[in-house]
Amino acid sequence: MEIAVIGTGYVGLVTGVCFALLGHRIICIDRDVDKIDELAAGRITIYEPGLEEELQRQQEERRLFFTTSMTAVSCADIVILAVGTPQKADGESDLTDLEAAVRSMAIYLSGHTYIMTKSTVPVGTNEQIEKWIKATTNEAFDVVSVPEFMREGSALSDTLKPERVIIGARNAHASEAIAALHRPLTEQVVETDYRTAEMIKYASNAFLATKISFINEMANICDKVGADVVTVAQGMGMDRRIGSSFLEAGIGYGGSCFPKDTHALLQIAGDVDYDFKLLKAVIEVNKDQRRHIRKVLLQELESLSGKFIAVWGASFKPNTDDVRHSPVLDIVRHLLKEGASVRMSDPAAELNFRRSLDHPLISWHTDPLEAAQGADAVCLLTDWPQFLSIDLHKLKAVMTTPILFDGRNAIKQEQLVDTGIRYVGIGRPGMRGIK
Ligand SMILES: NC(=O)C1=CN([C@@H]2O[C@H](COP(=O)(O)OP(=O)(O)OC[C@H]3O[C@@H](n4cnc5c(N)ncnc54)[C@H](O)[C@@H]3O)[C@@H](O)[C@H]2O)C=CC1
Ligand SMILES: O=C(O)[C@H]1O[C@H](OP(=O)(O)OP(=O)(O)OC[C@H]2O[C@@H](n3ccc(=O)[nH]c3=O)[C@H](O)[C@@H]2O)[C@H](O)[C@@H](O)[C@@H]1O
Repeated sequence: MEIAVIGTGYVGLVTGVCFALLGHRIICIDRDVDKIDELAAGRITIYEPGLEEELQRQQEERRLFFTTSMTAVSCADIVILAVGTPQKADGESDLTDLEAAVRSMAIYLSGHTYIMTKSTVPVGTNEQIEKWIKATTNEAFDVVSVPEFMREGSALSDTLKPERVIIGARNAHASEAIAALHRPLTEQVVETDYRTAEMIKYASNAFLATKISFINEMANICDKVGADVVTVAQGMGMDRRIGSSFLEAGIGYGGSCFPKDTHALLQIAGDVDYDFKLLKAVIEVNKDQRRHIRKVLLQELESLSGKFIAVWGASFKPNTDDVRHSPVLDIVRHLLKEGASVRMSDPAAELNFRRSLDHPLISWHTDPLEAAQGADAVCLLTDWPQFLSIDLHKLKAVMTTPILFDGRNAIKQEQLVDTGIRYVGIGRPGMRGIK
């Protein structure tokens, strides 16, 4: 099949590579000329393990092409919409890019085409997409909602082995055609209508965010009652009805989707006069969790003014250079506001972080131990494997005050033994004050 993908962010790029791997001919379209030039030369502009190698292989096989021209749509059997749907100031989804992409591609539709929406969109948007297309062309088409569930950092394997594919369509014919396209990837296909498909995406992200805020609140209580949240989560997770994933307490969720999608779902509920109390609390808890570290550091150091704080990690999670809504951005802003100097290290996200936050009191260091040199505290905020294997004896030796705040509960008890490091995790009071 001939497939055009509009938008070459995480979703567009990974989807394009995935369908090329299945033997289809893919043309990826983006309005960003520099990005398309890089991609056409076989270089990806994001950090995503394994993606660049696979992209180059598919280019060599002449199954994957890049262009800025929407005319490519005219040869496509399927057009995939994968442009961004960011958050507006009021929390609502901004559909400006989506509308522009739909209207500009519709001009070139030729013969029957399936329009597959992968962007995360509010309830009712796929119906709106139909209207935008009809206003532009008389060519036959079917819109199909196929929300994406991949995670950054494991995007390719998630897309090649999805746990389920959701297909929201207006008719059985369109639904079956898109189900057949996905069958080589999985048999777990749910066929439904547009609105249900749109809701499944928001419900999934909101539920995962709820699990995280729940365990973060449990962690805060564990700190006060002397229980260990890591073992609490382990014990809870053994019950298959609960499941062990997304129960890691920490500095709160970030990324390009959970913060935006929880706000968008609140807005969707608000639009139908529904007060989604639980989701409001999830968002509030997440905000508070980012402030937790400031409290801890103030308890340990009394004042942050003039102190040197090393921050390990900038991306919102490991294996990505994405800093969109990274909790680290907020935390570093708090530290600077308190008058601290921040010594940062991240294996991949320095450039993106600096684009969002640059400050004379922030310095960057390739070596995390160099960042810790002379520090009054080290804050481990993104659990990159590189940080977890650092010898904590060496860490203690370079610090002024050996305080380690572990915002990801990633350090193991054995690593701390005899190091003289004062350890503060999240909901792990038993690991405090090891000498
Ligand atoms: N990033 C992720 O892990 C996931 C994202 N999603 C959803 O998928 C959608 C895309 O997300 P990302 O890939 O992160 O987006 P992104 O923001 O990284 O990339 C979007 C791309 O679309 C291009 N674009 C925007 N308007 C365009 C237009 N009119 N014509 C041509 N190109 C245009 C931009 O230049 C950009 O390269 C969003 O709705 C997001 O919520 C869903 C699941 C996972
Ligand atoms: O809609 C999306 O864009 C995607 O959002 C998330 O994927 P992603 O944002 O890549 O990252 P996650 O691995 O889900 O982590 C999100 C945030 O939650 C945090 N997290 C995750 C798990 C956990 O137990 N605790 C926790 O704090 C992470 O550190 C990170 O900041 C979902 O997991 C994907 O299924 C979805 O497709």
